[in-house]
Parts: sequence; structure tokens; C-alpha cells
Amino acid sequence: MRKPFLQKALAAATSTPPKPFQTTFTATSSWPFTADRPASTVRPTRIAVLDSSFNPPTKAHFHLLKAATRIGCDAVLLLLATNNADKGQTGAGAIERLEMMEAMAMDAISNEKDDPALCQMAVGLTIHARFMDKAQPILDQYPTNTVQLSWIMGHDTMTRLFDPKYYKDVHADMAPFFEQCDVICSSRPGYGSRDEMMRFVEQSGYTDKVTLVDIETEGEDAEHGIEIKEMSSTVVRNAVKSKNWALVERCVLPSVRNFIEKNGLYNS
Ligand SMILES: Nc1ncnc2c1ncn2[C@@H]1O[C@H](COP(=O)(O)OP(=O)(O)OP(=O)(O)O)[C@@H](O)[C@H]1O
Ligand SMILES: NC(=O)c1ccc[n+]([C@@H]2O[C@H](COP(=O)(O)O)[C@@H](O)[C@H]2O)c1
Repeated sequence: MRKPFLQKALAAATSTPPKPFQTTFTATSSWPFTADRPASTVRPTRIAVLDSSFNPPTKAHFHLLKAATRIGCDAVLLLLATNNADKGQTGAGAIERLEMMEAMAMDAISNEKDDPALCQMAVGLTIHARFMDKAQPILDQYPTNTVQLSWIMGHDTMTRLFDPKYYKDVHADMAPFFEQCDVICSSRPGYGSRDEMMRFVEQSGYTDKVTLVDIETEGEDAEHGIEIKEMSSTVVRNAVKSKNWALVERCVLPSVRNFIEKNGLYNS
């Protein structure tokens, strides 16, 4: 039922001229605003944006979002890009990824009622690879200064956010981005300690624009040998390939697990 709609959205993103940003799912018609928190320039709505390949969405992604709502984000946007700064596309197709992102959003809306900001979820599609290019077309959708974007990412991605190789002049190019956006960053096993992450932020000169968070560990997953912070889409793809469904179930939400099996993703 949703496929023709998503195919149309993808066609709009790849047509000439392309639609630079669109939402394909929103929890409510007024998203990201609510009756209690209407569009306001006095108190802009803070949207946590998780930009990812979602190949597939994992519990680590979900817990990054929870970390963002814990520190005050009002709503959440799962963002898929038709272009990636570094990776080619293998594994699931774009439509399948959008469907899995929507499944994750529906899971949150049904099961996370005690975290109202997490239930304010949307799924979106951008054509841009770099964060500085992704931001403006999203901001353009809403009345000026009513929305603040908080980009949530792991330590590995923050390193690339500030890597001069993506820019002509990193500070000049990033200045408009940091006027309207901030970054929420989590440490990630294999990419340096929390202290190293803090030093990296200090050296970048953007201490006031980056908030460091930690992904919470659920006892259940720690008991089973893999902690949430150790999860990645690669772990899930490899687990499906080796038919380790117990590990798949530990690393993704039930709706995503069912989607992977039903659609025969990541088998080869
Ligand atoms: N376990 C994790 N801890 C902290 N950050 C994470 C974790 N998993 C993903 N992220 C962050 O989420 C964002 C999107 O991640 P991405 O889509 O690259 O997931 P991934 O699991 O690393 O994918 P893949 O395994 O396919 O490379 C990135 O900013 C990444 O740093
Ligand atoms: N400098 C940048 O803005 C920059 C650098 C590297 C990756 N990215 C983006 O970060 C997101 C996550 O990247 P990966 O899927 O490669 O982990 C992607 O959308 C990618 O295009 C942005």
C-alpha cells in the first residue's frame, strides 16, 4: 500500500530538478508542532535529526534518539539520503530502508508512550550527502526560526563532519550550519574514548555547539553478550547472512526483524 507513495517520493528526489527534502511519514499532521507546543520563534521546536543509511535501522539508532529526547529534543526525524558522502548503496534498496524507518517510527509511537518526544517521529528523504547541505531545505519547510535542528551522530561521524576534505574552507562553509543547528554526539566502541571525543570537540572550536551523550545500556542485551553501543547495521547484515536470528533480534526492533525476514533482505 505504501510502496507506490514511497516510489513517488523517491522519483521526486531523483528527478530534474530534484526535491531536496520531503517527509514520507509524520506521526501527526502538524509534526513537528503540537497543540501544546505550536510553531513559535520564542521557543523553537527542537528536532533531533538522525541521518543514517538505515541499512537496517538498529537499536543503537533507536537509543541515540532516546538520548536526544532525554536532553530536551521535542521531536525526531529519521533522515535517509539518496547520496552518501562516502558509501555506495548495497544491501536494502531506498524504498525498503524507508519502510524499515517507518516500521521503527511506528514501534516508537506504539511502545514509548512515556517518552512523548520520541513518539513525535517523522521519516524524511534528502538528496544531500553533507550535513551543511541537508539542513537548509529542512528548515525551509517551517516558518522562519520556529525550528532548531540537532543532528545526532556517533563519534565516527562527528570526525567526518569536521574533516576538511569535505570542504573548501571548513569553518567558513560550516558557519551558516552552526547558526541554526547543533550537534549531539555519542561515543562509539572502536572510535576513541569519551575523553578523546571531548578533546576533539574542544580542538574543533565548537564546544558550545556540540553536546556529548551516552547510549544507555539495557541489562537484557548486556546479558546476551552484545551491548547496544556495540550494535551496528553491519553486525545485523552479517547476522542475517549467517542465519543468527537470535543476534538479529537483539540488535533490531521486532518490526524491523520481521521486515527483514519477510523481504529476504541481506541473505547473500
Ligand atoms: N552503536 C553506535 N554507537 C554510537 N553511534 C552509532 C552507533 N551506531 C550507529 N551510530 C551512529 O548513527 C549514525 C548513522 O549510522 P550508520 O547508518 O553509519 O550506522 P552503522 O551501524 O555504522 O552502519 P554500517 O554498519 O552499515 O556502516 C552515525 O552517525 C553513526 O555514528
Ligand atoms: N562532512 C559531512 O557532512 C559528512 C561527512 C561524512 C558523512 N556524512 C554523512 O553522514 C551520514 C552517515 O554516514 P555513513 O552512513 O557513511 O555512516 C551520511 O548521510 C553521510 O553522507 C556527512
